[in-house]
Amino acid sequence: MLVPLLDARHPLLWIRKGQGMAGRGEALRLEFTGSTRFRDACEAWRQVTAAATVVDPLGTPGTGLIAFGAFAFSGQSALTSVLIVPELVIGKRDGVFWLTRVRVLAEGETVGDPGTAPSGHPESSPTAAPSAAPALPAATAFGAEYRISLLPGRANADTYRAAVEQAVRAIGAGDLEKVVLARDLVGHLPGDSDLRRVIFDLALGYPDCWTFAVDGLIGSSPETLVRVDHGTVSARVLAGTISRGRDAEADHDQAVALATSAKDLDEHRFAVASVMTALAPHSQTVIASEIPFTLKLPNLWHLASDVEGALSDGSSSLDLIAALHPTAAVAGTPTLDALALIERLEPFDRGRYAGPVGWVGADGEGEWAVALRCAQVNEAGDITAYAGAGIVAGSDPQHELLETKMKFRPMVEAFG
Ligand SMILES: C=C(O[C@H]1C=CC=C(C(=O)O)[C@@H]1O)C(=O)O
Repeated sequence: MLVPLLDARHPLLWIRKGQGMAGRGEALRLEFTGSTRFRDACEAWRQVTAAATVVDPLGTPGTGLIAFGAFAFSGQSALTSVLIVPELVIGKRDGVFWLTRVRVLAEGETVGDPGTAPSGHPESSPTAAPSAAPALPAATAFGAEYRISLLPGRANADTYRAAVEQAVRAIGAGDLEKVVLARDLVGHLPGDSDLRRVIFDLALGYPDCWTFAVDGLIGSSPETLVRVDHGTVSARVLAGTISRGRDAEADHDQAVALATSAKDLDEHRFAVASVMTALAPHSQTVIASEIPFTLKLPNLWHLASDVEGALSDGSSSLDLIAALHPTAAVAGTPTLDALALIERLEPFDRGRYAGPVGWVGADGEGEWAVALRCAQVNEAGDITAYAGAGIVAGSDPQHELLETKMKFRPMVEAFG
């Protein structure tokens, strides 16, 4: 388990089904703002990797030089987008553990002998060579338990329902076809709280989701925005939601109701189309299953489609998140109209909620999720959690409010 190895206050993590990477320390921190944040990040990462010396004997996803990243949803956000290269990465994939140590060389310093890996821990030593084999950091006991209530923030139940009503009216008037509207919950974490408790609950409770922690953004997302691995590109598109049933039969009925709901299938179709359109210039072979499948999570069912293709233009995963964001699963259709309506109807800054979160390697490969089912925790301990729902013609405000409640469950329970 990687979680006990994390820093209790500044965790860096990317895992699914117990596999992934934990980071310790910050060798390099790059921050970006505004509408050029993706382009600037691509360029900065190209410069970093061009200057780096990487020793990566394993050559599997996540080994060698990597940066964890989290990007703001909007170019107008007050929150920065970040790429963080940890000083130490502890990784686990397919039964193999590895350690990567990163060192930024001082002016005039040269790369020395890469050293040897401790037995049982193959090592990849990027950027600069370590002078000695890196040691595994000690797993430490979690700090005291806490229970934090998350309460309505800027958008309470009434304002959220009113916003949905206005969105349905705009859709009815033909202004747009779909918009995703979110609301926020807020809380406060005492100064010495160990964030690993929340992350541990999420990783255990939602093993099929990407559990992440990057610069205070913590969550468990079921939606893969993009994965680039050995020349292939893939994504998992989600849109369309229904609650779980009380027993096996009711649960099955819920899945069937979702799979045959015209409203949810519409909502889903927009999301798949936006991903296919964004990927088409980068992959001539990109395909999605014709009919979405139902994805079962502990708190709800989603309509899901897997998309896959061969990369035809050598794009990096950072290039692709720039092309894909924001998909219609978090913004709407047409994108610009949906963004304008979100700006008008949501009374808060989304920060990094619904933005890309994940990691990129020195070769540009990487895995990125859409930051859903998450909360941002700042240095002062303020917590803001977010959840949204896709609004199309015929959406019912009370129903959408309840849907956001289901989507808040992972965060409400992990903090509570
Ligand atoms: C916007 C969110 O979910 C998206 C992803 C899956 C299903 C969705 C839906 O059914 O509305 C949303 O498009 C969220 O969790 O905050």
